[in-house]
Amino acid sequence: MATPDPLPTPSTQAGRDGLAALLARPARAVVALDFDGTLADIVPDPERSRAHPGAVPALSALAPRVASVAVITGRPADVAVRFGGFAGAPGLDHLVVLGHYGAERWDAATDTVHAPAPSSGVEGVRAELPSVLEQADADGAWVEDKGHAVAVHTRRAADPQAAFESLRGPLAALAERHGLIVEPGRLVLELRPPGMDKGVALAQYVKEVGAEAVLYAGDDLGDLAAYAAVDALRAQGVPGLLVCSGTEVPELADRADLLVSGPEAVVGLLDALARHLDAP
Ligand SMILES: O=P(O)(O)OC[C@H]1O[C@H](O[C@H]2O[C@H](CO)[C@@H](O)[C@H](O)[C@H]2O)[C@H](O)[C@@H](O)[C@@H]1O
Repeated sequence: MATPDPLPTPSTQAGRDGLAALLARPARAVVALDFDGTLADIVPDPERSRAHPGAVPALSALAPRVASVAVITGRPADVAVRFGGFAGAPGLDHLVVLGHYGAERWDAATDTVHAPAPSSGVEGVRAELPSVLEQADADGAWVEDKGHAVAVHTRRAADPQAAFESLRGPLAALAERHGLIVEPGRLVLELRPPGMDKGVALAQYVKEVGAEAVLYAGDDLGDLAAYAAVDALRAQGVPGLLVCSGTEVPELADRADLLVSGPEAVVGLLDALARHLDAP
């Protein structure tokens, strides 16, 4: 049997305080995690993304020991639930998945999704996008239609970074014409309605739960807003631990209290937390 990972030591005092608060009063702590790149390895085709095989067992072990576990993702909530294998998982009967950066919510307790009304801006972008892509120098870019948002991916282009850069301007202009914002990510530019981000979603959720400590783990630029929310909570006296999965996105990695090498290591951390809370 594999030896469980030991509990790591965060590199910052704020992170050590956050972890100590979580361990001291787990029943008052929220553990919130991003999906792609954090609970699931990055793969070339987003449709083939699945949670790391250890993710559900680790979350199932941890969830009953803390106030709440939530997944906060740019994915539609139902997609994250499906790709995560979260529905009906033992121990995850109170899991919450906040999809579309918090605009949607799935509750395991009721197995229902609450979603916003469709956005006319997304409809407009959808109609104009083919001609914008045709005019841009971005061979191999392709569109993931997420219903309440559209994402343009360049991971499978011949030169993914060059395609990404050449699309930035045209997609920003397209989004602006239709009242949307551009959410940049790992070789993806997502056009989505404004007014919600992972920081707003996390802050609201922590308040709803009445949590007194929070752990947030992410891997991408969209997670910066959640990091900022944890910083704001700390300023209000709620300790927090910022975990970064991988070093692909230095803007996030540089702000983390705890850097882990990717989804496998995130699972190791969740396992270690669950085991520690069993037998401190
Ligand atoms: O908030 P997240 O859970 O991290 O979701 C953000 C975006 O993730 C997806 O794209 C990323 O993962 C893909 C699958 O591994 C990968 O191919 C792509 O390059 C990554 O950017 C997803 O497809 C997007 O819709 C999400 O917005």
